[in-house]
Amino acid sequence: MASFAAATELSRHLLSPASSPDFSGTNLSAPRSLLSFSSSIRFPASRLSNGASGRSASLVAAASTKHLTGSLMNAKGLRFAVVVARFNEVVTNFDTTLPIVVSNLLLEGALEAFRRYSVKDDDVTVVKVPGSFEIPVVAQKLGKSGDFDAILCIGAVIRGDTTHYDAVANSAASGVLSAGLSSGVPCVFGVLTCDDMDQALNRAGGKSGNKGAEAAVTAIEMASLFEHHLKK
Ligand SMILES: Nc1c(NC[C@H](O)[C@H](O)[C@H](O)CO)[nH]c(=O)[nH]c1=O
Ligand SMILES: CC(=O)[C@@H](O)COP(=O)(O)O
Repeated sequence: MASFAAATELSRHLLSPASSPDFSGTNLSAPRSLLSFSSSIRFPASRLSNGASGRSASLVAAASTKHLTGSLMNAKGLRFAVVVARFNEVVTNFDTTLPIVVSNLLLEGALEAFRRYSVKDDDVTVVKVPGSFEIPVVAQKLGKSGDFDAILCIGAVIRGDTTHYDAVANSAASGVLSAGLSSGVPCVFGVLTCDDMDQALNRAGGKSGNKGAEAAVTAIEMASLFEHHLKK
């Protein structure tokens, strides 16, 4: 598995027109796993800038590539805001055929995931808004406050009879994206966009998992990436 990931990364690097790797020597300090993987593949000499053999070139490229990834293992101290839309909470409360509340299930999943990765309750602030359309403006404000390392946005948009669904779903998605871009703080999209309530329930702790929890894990990884690798 690790070899496959390394092969993918290395071939992407070698085949990219923009890359100009230095193939001038062989770096034998590469980790053993990379060395053994590298020696098992060949690239045609025509792809290499100085005609070096495929074997030595791949050794150097693998050893010098930097990989920056957020970690889920040191989330302690990272601060998160969760912006939750109440919209389908209200709808389900009035519908006696539905025993549960979608938005809250997503929120519970998220809060549980934060705890599982050692984020303290004190480091999480939950902000409720009426609907998913209202999420982006609040996410942007919280991002710009400087008080949080990532903003997790949670909601459930469920298709009705009119085109209103498309307006709300698209606005929420593009709004959360631009909140992240304009604030410089990762804003994670945990808004369900579903054709019906069944799809939503399946994704709020049902047979398709809990998307609130998944989005919380994404928020931790992004917060960690920014905190540990992308800080000025
Ligand atoms: N239909 C859904 C909405 N609609 C409400 C909007 O989000 C918004 O609150 C209203 O248009 C006022 O600006 N919101 C959801 O989160 N989910 C829906 O399915
Ligand atoms: C996505 C929504 O806002 C939804 O409640 C609208 O339903 P409808 O299209 O039937 O008005």
